[in-house]
Amino acid sequence: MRALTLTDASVIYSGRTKVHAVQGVSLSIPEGCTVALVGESGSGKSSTARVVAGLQQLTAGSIGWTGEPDGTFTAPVAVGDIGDRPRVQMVFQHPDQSLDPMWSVRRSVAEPLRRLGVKDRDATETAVVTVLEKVGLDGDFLDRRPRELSGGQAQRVAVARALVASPNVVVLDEPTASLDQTVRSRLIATLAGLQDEFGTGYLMVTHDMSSVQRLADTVLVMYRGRLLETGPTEVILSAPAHPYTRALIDAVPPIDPRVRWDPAAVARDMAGVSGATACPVPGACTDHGIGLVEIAPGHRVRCTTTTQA
Ligand SMILES: Nc1ncnc2c1ncn2[C@@H]1O[C@H](COP(=O)(O)OP(=O)(O)OP(=O)(O)O)[C@@H](O)[C@H]1O
Repeated sequence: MRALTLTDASVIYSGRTKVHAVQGVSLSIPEGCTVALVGESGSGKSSTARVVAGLQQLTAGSIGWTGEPDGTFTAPVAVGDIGDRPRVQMVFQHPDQSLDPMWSVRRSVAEPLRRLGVKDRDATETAVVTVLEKVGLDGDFLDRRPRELSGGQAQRVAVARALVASPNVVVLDEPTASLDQTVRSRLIATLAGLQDEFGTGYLMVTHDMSSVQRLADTVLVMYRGRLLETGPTEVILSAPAHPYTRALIDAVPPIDPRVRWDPAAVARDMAGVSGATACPVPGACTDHGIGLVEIAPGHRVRCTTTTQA
């Protein structure tokens, strides 16, 4: 199966102060699978996601495709020859980051096809209408501007725009963060349905553990630019090895999605309440000498001593 693979990726932002936002991260997003990237604010999730989407250059490491296409990949719509190279699209946290306020839904959704050189207007219109239907929006929406859409509708348009050119991987950067619970739940169901139908791979950055539970096959926990723990979703959610991951999962995120959820604060609070430190090996996570260790098939954790906690 073809997978988008990031190997030993690092991103350093060099402004007035250097920020090593991503350090030695390796991950793989197979077609048809969802990889969730979780961790506190500033841990490097968005920087990693932007690298995968081709919006951020790597300082070190590499990105590429491994494996052979297994032939199960189906394009959502037929739009003529747009080539056979793997493609990545991105859905941002706020739909207004994906959609131009002046553009109609039709124009926004068609834009990736135009960029790929599709000139056939009828084929483009059919593709746009078809993909909008797939995300649950009918033809009435074609001429609307973003201000005439609800948050949930606008995010559906952003998903349609991401899918119209049959990408192999879609990067979802906190796609439900701006939505209320019911709309959030419906969008996750739509994303799951689209993945089943088309075999698209998702890299999802999220603070929302219910979205992780419903959509993700694999969870990667990031801490200070590094992967701290990775594994199958059911293992990470039910039997996390690292106390930081446990704090991340046990904490109940705020009902109000506008409130930022800070699992590091949760970990600090837990430490205060229980009298134990959140991590039994303080400093280990920033120690370059300690890498991820496989403690069970597919389950890796940065410092094995933490499994005894
Ligand atoms: N363009 C930039 N220039 C300089 N520093 C940046 C830039 N983008 C991000 N950073 C810094 O890099 C680090 C990682 O940021 P990043 O946005 O990747 O984390 P994150 O886990 O996605 O956080 P959040 O959940 O708040 O979006 C942070 O310290 C952030 O301040």
